[in-house]
Amino acid sequence: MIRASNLTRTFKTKAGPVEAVRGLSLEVAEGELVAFLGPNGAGKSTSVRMLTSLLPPTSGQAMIGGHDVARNPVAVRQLIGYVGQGTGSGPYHRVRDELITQGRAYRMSYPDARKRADELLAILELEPQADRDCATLSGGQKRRLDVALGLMHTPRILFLDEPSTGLDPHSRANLWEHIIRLRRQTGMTIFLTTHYLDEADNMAERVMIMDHGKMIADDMPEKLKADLAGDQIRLRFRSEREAGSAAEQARNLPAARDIAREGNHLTLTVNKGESLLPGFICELHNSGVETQSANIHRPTLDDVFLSLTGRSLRETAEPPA
Ligand SMILES: Nc1ncnc2c1ncn2[C@@H]1O[C@H](COP(=O)(O)OP(=O)(O)OP(=O)(O)O)[C@@H](O)[C@H]1O
Repeated sequence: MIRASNLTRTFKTKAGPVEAVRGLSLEVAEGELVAFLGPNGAGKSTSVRMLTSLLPPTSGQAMIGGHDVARNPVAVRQLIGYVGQGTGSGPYHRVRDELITQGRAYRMSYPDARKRADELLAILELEPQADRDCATLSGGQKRRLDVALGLMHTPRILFLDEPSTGLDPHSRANLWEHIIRLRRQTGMTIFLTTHYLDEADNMAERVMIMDHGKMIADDMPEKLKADLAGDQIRLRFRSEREAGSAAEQARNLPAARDIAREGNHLTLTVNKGESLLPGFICELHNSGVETQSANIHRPTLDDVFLSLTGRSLRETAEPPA
């Protein structure tokens, strides 16, 4: 449904060229929900703007639903909905009128636009606000209206550039409920950028991580966490000697890595920590080493980014409060 091969984009600036995207290749199948993650300035928005025909690439090719984005932007725009960071409704229009105007811009007849507007007002639970001026909507309602605007022409692919940035946790969760429901009802392909790691982790089936204009990871969140970060097990023993002996035994565990002892503590990284831990504690017990406490730290996508780049995505990418 979405395919990019070797896309690049260089901006000319007074300070010299900025290589915003450097050889991006990706594929998204029909119906997938993909989250695009990365720190500020990684090149996410530039990539999305190229995929949606809003920005010509310096080189490379993007195809949407079989259409070349550069050669056939009109066909591409019929297939996609785009909700950008700065998109939005006119402040003095009423909510339903705004949707109808959008539909008319897509050459829908007035009755069709009106019907579709009412449909979307129901799906996104904006019926009570239908006759209100857009300027009076709350942040969450406004974002839902942005999504409705992007959906007026019934696109098969929805691009969302940071849909939930700036919303409070309740509105974020609510927006997500709507997006997930929409997807269930329509089977739409959704490609979104987000700063929120937990959001990407919980909602997306696939996560793509960008850094310095390049894709550095592309997989299911669970797989990325297992392969690149792993579960961190922390154990405490009665003495340093016991911790040392446990460290020796940990070296025999399959796929145990980053084994580190500090005082009477031992830390190690493994895959599937919860199934490995009871047996390991039992093994230690049988060799006379008693474990006093044990806990497992499940990896996050931030741990994945950290293992790939040595930097924390959380620190570099949190949106301004
Ligand atoms: N029009 C432009 N002119 C010059 N440089 C630009 C332009 N647009 C983007 N850039 C630069 O390209 C790089 C990538 O920017 P982009 O907005 O794609 O990143 P991003 O990952 O979307 O960041 P954010 O999460 O902050 O939105 C940055 O260094 C940015 O300053």
